[in-house]
Amino acid sequence: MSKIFWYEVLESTQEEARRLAEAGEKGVVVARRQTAGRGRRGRPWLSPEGGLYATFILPGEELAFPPELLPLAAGVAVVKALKALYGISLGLKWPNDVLYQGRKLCGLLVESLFREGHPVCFLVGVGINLNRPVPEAPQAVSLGEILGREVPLEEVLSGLMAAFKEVGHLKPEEVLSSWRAFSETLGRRVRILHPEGSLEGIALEVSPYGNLILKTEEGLREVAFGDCIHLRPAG
Ligand SMILES: O=C(O)CCCC[C@@H]1SC[C@@H]2NC(=O)N[C@@H]21
Repeated sequence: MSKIFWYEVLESTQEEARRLAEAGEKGVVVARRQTAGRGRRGRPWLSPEGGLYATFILPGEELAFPPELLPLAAGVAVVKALKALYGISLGLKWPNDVLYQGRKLCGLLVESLFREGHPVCFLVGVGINLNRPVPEAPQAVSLGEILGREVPLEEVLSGLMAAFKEVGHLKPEEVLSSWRAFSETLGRRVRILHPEGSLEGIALEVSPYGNLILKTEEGLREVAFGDCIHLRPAG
């Protein structure tokens, strides 16, 4: 049974998870709200009460696949957990935004803890809109809105814990095939925004390391990170 570290309020569950991981702990850190929640690429993640804010501390040796696949595997875990709990079908936008009918339900942030220059432990932050409407982000949706009722935080958390445990045992090819099965990115025309600019093309595949392979006007390109924007469907 995995340990749960509960907090009423934290600046960010990522920071507390890092502190606990450095002290040799593993498990999941949960806060009812965060005062300085962080999203990908340093963006703020608004975290008032009514959402799920959790960070899973995952030691590298407990993963059956290379850490490069963890961002994809984390998305797979969330989709599987919410399907098992509520029967809802969700999709994934590369690398791991969880979508319901094209709207964002959950964001994931994967960070590493290094020891002697090697990543030894991974901190997987999960932010889910549960019972709070998200008027500040029209492209977002809450679980409560999808199900038409209040959703208990504890119920979603225990589903996530079971799914993260199960997904940790997947072989690399199983992570990739599960991700492909839920992907709403493959086959689409996309724009990838990254610090040096943007790249547009058709998303053809994910590489064995989780990079997105694009067919652009200049030929095939492989991208390791960036924000993915879905444009119109391919073809
Ligand atoms: O930009 C994204 O889509 C990722 C958002 C990740 C938010 C979660 S909430 C729990 C954990 N603590 C944080 O400060 N961020 C992550």
